Amino acid sequence: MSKLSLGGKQSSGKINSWVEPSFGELLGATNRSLKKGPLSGESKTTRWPSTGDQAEKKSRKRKVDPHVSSNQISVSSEAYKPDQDEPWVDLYAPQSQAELAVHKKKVEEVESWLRDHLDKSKKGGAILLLTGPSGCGKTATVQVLAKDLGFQIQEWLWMKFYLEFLLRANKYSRLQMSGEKVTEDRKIILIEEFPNQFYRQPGGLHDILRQFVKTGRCPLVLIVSDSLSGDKNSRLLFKDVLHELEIHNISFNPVAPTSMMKVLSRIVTIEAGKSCGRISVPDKGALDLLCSGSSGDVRCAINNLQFSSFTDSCLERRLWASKKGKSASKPSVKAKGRSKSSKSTDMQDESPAIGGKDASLFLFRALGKILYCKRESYESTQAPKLPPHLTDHQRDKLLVDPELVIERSHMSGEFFNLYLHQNYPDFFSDVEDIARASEYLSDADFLTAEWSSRSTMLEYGSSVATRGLMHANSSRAQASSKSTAGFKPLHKPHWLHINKMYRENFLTAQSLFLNFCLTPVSLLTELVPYLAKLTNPMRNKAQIAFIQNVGHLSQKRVPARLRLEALNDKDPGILDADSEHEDSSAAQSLDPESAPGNATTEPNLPNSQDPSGELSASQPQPTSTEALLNEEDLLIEEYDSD
Ligand SMILES: Nc1ncnc2c1ncn2[C@@H]1O[C@H](COP(=O)(O)OP(=O)(O)OP(=O)(O)O)[C@@H](O)[C@H]1O
Repeated sequence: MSKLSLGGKQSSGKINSWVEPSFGELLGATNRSLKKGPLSGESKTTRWPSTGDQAEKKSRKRKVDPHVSSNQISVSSEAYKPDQDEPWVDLYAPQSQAELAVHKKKVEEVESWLRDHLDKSKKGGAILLLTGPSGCGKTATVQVLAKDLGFQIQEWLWMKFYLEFLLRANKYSRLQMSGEKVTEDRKIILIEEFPNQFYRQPGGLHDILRQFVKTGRCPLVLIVSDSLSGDKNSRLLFKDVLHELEIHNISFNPVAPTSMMKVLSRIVTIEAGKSCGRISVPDKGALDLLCSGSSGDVRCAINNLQFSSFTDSCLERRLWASKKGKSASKPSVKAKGRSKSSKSTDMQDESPAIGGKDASLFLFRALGKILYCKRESYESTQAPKLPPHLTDHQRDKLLVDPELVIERSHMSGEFFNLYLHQNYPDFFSDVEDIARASEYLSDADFLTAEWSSRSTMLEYGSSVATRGLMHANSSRAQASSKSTAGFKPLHKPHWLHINKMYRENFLTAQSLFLNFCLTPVSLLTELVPYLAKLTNPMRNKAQIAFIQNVGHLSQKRVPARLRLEALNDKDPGILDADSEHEDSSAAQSLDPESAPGNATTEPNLPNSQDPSGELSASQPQPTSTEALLNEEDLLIEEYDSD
């Protein structure tokens, strides 16, 4: 029924010990079946490859406490064989808050919520939602806090068990396993996996949560990982009930490179100590590659580290050889001069590390790479010499590859350009530069204007826009330029709002002036402005309101500064219909005057029975057949063939 555990995933690892080794074939093991392995960091519980006799391995396992510091380890090199049985993610699972590779503040936030809600005197079940990318330590944090605060974790796997059991878990105490100490009856329910059905129809989940909030007797912790493309699964699942059920949401970030490096270095030091130099210890460059390739996923990084540490494997040797070669070939200037921040933002050397995660970029970061436009200086001999009249165009070498940035943003070049267009002025300090940048953006637009060549020209368009924009910004021409950098908030393109309003206005115009049989453009740019000039009243209120709204654009008071929607650092480069839907309230609030008859409100269709709905003689008359039928009161009789 439920998976009852204190240490959730660790114990699940043990349960799975009968599973055949994943990399047996690759590593020349006696057991040759090759199964889905944890190389990509996907499986939390898959066992690690086996190379020897099972009994021997068992006795070897955990001879050394992995959590003692490296200088406490004294294992003879003779006895040492890499512990290939035990996944290092489990072996080196954090045991204390200090060991967690999670930001201290996040841990404190979770801790304080748990402290508040473990208090049994409080009625009803409180819900905590932990979100963030996969492998950033959400579960590990809860497990460490379980030890510190002394509560049990009752873990529920949605995929395997019926949902009502959540409510039963609420009723009954956790089963006491033989050999377990009787602990205080403090527990939380932890749920990490949700059936796909809930993503399609979250209503069922919401009902259960509502019931839980009313009748719950312990806190419920929900862990939802964002997908690789940055989609917020949690948004799909909990958007509607977050406020209603007072679900407290704590969002985790990917593990920071420095913390990741600490974790990997610690493991390497301990393993190297155990092996007395018999395993290949990855150098700093290789660890850097592992860190960057894991995109902040500590599980993925540790798995890759373990995989790469099997010295027997010729495959591994080849992998490291290629990685080392790569790190060695980096230009010396870069290695020396790279600041803390540029380390994490470089793109060129981001050809994904072996076993690394998909290096897709959140839109926020992708835009930053173009707008902040980092450069590095040429070594004096390499610098290209431009003729004297072009010295204004002299630029240092770009640190980013714009085409790669767009590719990894998972967004079409055109939409990417929209975001650039919205945000670039804030990053410029010279009006001449802005003028030049806007020319490039116009050129990019022009390149894709012709529908027949559009599909071919799209990529050129985005290259012209991004490269043009970067080049035009003379305040970022040199690596050393100290421009007005600093953090600048990014916004979603206002174009999205305008386009949405245009579509809605068009639909409203179509339904209000159906009889005119005009194209949307003609309706909005010819008929409606013309009608707005006429003084005689129109047919009905809806039409009048619409004409006043849309036909008098130039006379309307436009708010000085439009309220723009800020772009979040987790926003994916995908424009989903959902977000557009959300926009509608914001769209309306932009201009309070536009409320009556606004396109966003349900249009009141003309009522042909309404006598006051007659068009006055001075109004243009509809020309459609339907209109003729109306006017002539023509009766169409049914034709009977008999
Ligand atoms: N210093 C560390 N900090 C956090 N986790 C660590 C550390 N060292 C090893 N690990 C291991 O890394 C893994 C982190 O994965 P965890 O299950 O916590 O991720 P998550 O954020 O819950 O994402 P997912 O939803 O994919 O499980 C755990 O197996 C944990 O034991």
